[in-house]
Amino acid sequence: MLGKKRPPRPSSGKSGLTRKPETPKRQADDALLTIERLAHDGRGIAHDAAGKTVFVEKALTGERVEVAVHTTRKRFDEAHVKRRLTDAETRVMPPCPYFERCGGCDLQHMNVAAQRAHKQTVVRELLARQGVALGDIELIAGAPAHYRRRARLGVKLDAGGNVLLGFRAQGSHHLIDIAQCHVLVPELSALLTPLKALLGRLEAPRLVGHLEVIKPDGASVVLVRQLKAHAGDAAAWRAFAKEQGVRVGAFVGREERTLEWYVEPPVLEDPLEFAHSSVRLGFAPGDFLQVNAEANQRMVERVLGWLAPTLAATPAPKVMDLFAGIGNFSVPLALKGAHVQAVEGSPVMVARMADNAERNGVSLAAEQADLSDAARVRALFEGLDEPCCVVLDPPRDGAEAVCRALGERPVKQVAYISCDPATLARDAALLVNAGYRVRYAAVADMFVHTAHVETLLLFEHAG
Ligand SMILES: C[S@@+](CC[C@H](N)C(=O)[O-])C[C@H]1O[C@@H](n2cnc3c(N)ncnc32)[C@H](O)[C@@H]1O
Repeated sequence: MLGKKRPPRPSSGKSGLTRKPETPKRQADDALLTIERLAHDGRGIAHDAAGKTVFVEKALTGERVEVAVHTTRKRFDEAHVKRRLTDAETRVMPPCPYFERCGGCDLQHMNVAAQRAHKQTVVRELLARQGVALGDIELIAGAPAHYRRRARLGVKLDAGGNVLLGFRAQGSHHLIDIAQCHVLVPELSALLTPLKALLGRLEAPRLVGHLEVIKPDGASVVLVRQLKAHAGDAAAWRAFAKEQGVRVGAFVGREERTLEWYVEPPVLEDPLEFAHSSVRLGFAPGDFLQVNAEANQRMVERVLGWLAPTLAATPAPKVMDLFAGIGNFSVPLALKGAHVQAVEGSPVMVARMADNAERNGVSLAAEQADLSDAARVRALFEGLDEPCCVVLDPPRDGAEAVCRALGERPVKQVAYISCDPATLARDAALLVNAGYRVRYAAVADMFVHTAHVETLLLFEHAG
């Protein structure tokens, strides 16, 4: 979008600078700047003639750029590039034609190796700021494109009544209509055009809030957010399912979100293949599912590898899997012979995990608990047998209550899988200050072409 004005973009919260209330947008303040380094969200960082920090969208380290400031804050400005005078060596032509407008990806202008190096740097810097030094950071990578097996697609009708289907623009509610996607798995990307054609034929397209597309092991699945039942459109979806060989279901109603399958319900399964075993995890719409199957497989293998010496011990060790979801780590750990105690906040997923243990012929103890509740977490750790490993894979908020409890009641090893390096850094400092050290570190490139960073750390307790 060179040379065009952009809407203001919200602060990512990852820049290290606190977000302040926005001052009114000022007139474009064009300037020539040199990008000094990348911020954690992938934007270029430069300083203007007065020394003020400027975050520049889609500009890379070393590039000389003419920018237009679109948002002014007290401590920094936010700008976009009007003209690039030089290109960084890491710059590539974005592989997706929608990249400049679509908010689904933010790093396609960098080569994939540079994206991965950037993510390793983000993790190293954020942990260093909390006093946690990392040695080598391994890279766990899957395919550099067409990896995403689940996505929510916005649906909108424009002023002319044309259907738009796609992702929102960066920092805006504006929907970008797409006919293909570089990160969706091919089966889901290929559905975009037929889906849009079908939406255009519906009698009441405004009753569709959004679509969710999922590619499990078998046929692709389309879930329609149907704000009100509509018999004619349900028939159209049934015909679509038949034509395309996909399964279609709908969450019907504004308040009551009951799922109705328009065709035979699919068997939703996530397969994991290991050297001497394979695992099939059942899941349902609404359950947590790692979006990148290949990177997830490698991530689970890596955690099992890190814990292998402990898992090989006799008698079999006890392993707690916290934030366990549908059993992505718990079931493979149980297959390795560990006594697994799995804890998850969602009762539905706890039940699914118990089913998954049964379907894979292993036993584990699955229980529901809120792991942000310090008293509940402390109670979980009371009476824990030694030696014990803990696997924890929290949401973006991190696992502060768990890490405080692990400080008071140390265990031999903690494998921490994180989707937010900032909360990971906070929690890592809690563990290190309580006598743990980082034995291994890895970055899994789960979300190629986006600034999201998935990190794996193995902590060991000195005592
Ligand atoms: C990043 S997912 C990881 C799930 C699983 N380990 C996996 O690899 O698929 C985080 C999980 O934590 C659960 N969760 C979120 N907040 C929680 C809380 N306060 N207490 C317990 N579980 C929580 C979510 O339901 C979700 O299943």
